[in-house]
Amino acid sequence: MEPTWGVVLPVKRLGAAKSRLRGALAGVPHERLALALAQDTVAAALASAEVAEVLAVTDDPEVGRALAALGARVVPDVPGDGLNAAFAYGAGLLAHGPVAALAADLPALCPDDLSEALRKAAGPDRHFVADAPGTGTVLLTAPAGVWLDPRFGPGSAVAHERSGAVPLDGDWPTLRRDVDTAADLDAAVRLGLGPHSAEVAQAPSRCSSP
Ligand SMILES: Nc1nc2c(ncn2[C@@H]2O[C@H](COP(=O)(O)OP(=O)(O)OP(=O)(O)O)[C@@H](O)[C@H]2O)c(=O)[nH]1
Ligand SMILES: C=C(OP(=O)(O)O)C(=O)O
Repeated sequence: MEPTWGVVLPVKRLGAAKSRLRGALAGVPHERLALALAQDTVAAALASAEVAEVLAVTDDPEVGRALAALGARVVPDVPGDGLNAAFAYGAGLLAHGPVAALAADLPALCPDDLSEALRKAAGPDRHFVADAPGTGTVLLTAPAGVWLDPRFGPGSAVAHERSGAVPLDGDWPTLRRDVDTAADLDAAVRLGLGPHSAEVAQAPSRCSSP
């Protein structure tokens, strides 16, 4: 089967991104860690057998260069409009096929977890995958031609369900593990980090994404 999914993934400017994680790794520049999280997420998404294209929405030139080098298409942000506007803009550019909105802070993501979730997301409904605590969202999907209607932010799992998106159940520990805090990073280290974050955190790398 040909891969069909377009994945959209927003990344803030590195100086402003992942502020709750600032200082989590002693001696490591914050921007380096923030970039590594996005690089591992993009590399894993590109390695998924279900993914045809990864589109990064970012205004940060360093992020743009690094993610393009991995094989992502990169477009500039919608000025000042925030996370959901960035998702919506990217989704519009991918609307020729099914769209998956993916959090960009999933450094433990294994391509197989994403592939299995995307296979379960096939069909006429919008779907979402909640984060490990169950309150946030790591993945929101829409079939080709259907408005993504992203409602990311605090309490987004409930917001997505109320908007008609169907929750997907599956273990997918590496997909559900978004990293907002130092404790989240520890949990991701226990799962095994992708190569960029593993190098930055000097921790073992588990699943291999090219
Ligand atoms: N392009 C773009 N990406 C965004 C924007 N806001 C958040 N993101 C990205 O969306 C993803 C999830 O957002 P959060 O987990 O809230 O990340 P964050 O805002 O960087 O983190 P905190 O500063 O700790 O709240 C991260 O990859 C962010 O970089 C935005 O306005 N534009
Ligand atoms: C953006 C989200 O949350 P967080 O900032 O916790 O990653 C979300 O879960 O929709």
